[in-house]
Amino acid sequence: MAEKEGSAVPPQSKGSWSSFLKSIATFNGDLSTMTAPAFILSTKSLTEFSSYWTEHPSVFVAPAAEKDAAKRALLVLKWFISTLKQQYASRSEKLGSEKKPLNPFLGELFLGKWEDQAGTTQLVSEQVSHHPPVTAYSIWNSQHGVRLQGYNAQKASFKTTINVKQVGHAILHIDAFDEDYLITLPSLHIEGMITGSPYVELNGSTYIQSTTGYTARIDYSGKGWVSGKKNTFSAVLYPEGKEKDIIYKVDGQWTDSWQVKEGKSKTAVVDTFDHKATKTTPLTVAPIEQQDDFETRRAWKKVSDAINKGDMDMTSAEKSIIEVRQREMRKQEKESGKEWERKFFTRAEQFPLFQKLAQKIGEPVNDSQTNGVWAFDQEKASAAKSPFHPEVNPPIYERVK
Ligand SMILES: CC(C)CCC[C@@H](C)[C@H]1CC[C@H]2[C@@H]3CC=C4C[C@@H](O)CC[C@]4(C)[C@H]3CC[C@]12C
Repeated sequence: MAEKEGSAVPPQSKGSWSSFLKSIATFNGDLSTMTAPAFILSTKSLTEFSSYWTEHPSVFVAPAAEKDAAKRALLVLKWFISTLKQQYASRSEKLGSEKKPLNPFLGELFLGKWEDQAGTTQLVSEQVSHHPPVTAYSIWNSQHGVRLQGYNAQKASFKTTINVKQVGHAILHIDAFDEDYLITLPSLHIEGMITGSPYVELNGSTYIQSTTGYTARIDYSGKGWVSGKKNTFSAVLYPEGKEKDIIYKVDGQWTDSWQVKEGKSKTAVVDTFDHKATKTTPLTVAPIEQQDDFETRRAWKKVSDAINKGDMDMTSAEKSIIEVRQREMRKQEKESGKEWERKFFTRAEQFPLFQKLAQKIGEPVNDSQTNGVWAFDQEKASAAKSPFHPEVNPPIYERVK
């Protein structure tokens, strides 16, 4: 890859950036093994990314108040699309580019809550596997009876740029109607590599399949593909198995705004969403001194400080303290024949609900790439004590139906 003008690479990093570009051309598979130049390192770990699902708690809980099943499915679709900006564009918008997140250690936790007009919405995120890296999360609002759980891993490949396939899924449950929605995760690729200002673009399609008989398909297309606009998507909601009987159609930019139209009339706009008009609620986390040693911001504090100072020697020294400790723990577990006990999740032997819904949309039920299928474990969660999370105590999540 040739260097271009208008590069965002700091002058002193030009050499390391071009060798990084060369090195990723032969790179395949596990993103955590990638070593990147200092200026592109993030101080945030991937366990924090689970919070992107709920930066608009009111949009998250809205489906619970809708009596009509098709409209409810539409509200779930609306919430899902509203999360994409935080998930995939917020870092490049805030920091000027995408950065390489810290690679979480096994057992790393990110705990927090949102407090706003939707009441309290709680978040538990845990690194349930290190090889391959897998993050699991559970997010719930008991007042409105809405809960989300999921887990994910990434599989990378290189073809002109970094291409990432997400493995895993999320399930949204609405208590009042005792219904579930299986959510699949978009594939992405990195743009802007040559100029040193990488950002995420989504591609392919994802689905939301409900137990009430509705399917939503979301098609992603970047700049120059279909509309020529960045971050474009087009979504349709239809009764399961009847792809042509479109009930609602949603079109727009997932970073900006979109419109919902009725499938039949094609012109009547029934709803709109605009990120500029929709405030996010900041997540609250415990002050670092009160956090557990396994909570991400406390555990990585010294590494983050070193990255912020631009001190690479200190960064690697602090990183290896964590790595050595982890290796020591794995060794002890091996010797005692005990696997590391996850705090909030359990490897599910079976997950019939997931299997049933996945089958309807042809989603592979593949657990080999995620070290198992991970389910939120109510018993463990109730037993887990955190100074910040005294009441990790949602009603039992019905997994087996
Ligand atoms: C920036 C360049 C140099 C390095 C590439 C960094 C890679 C590791 C980064 C860039 C974008 C990142 C993805 C951005 C958003 C999400 C959604 C979240 O719900 C799960 C993690 C996931 C899927 C991230 C995984 C790691 C990722 C693929």
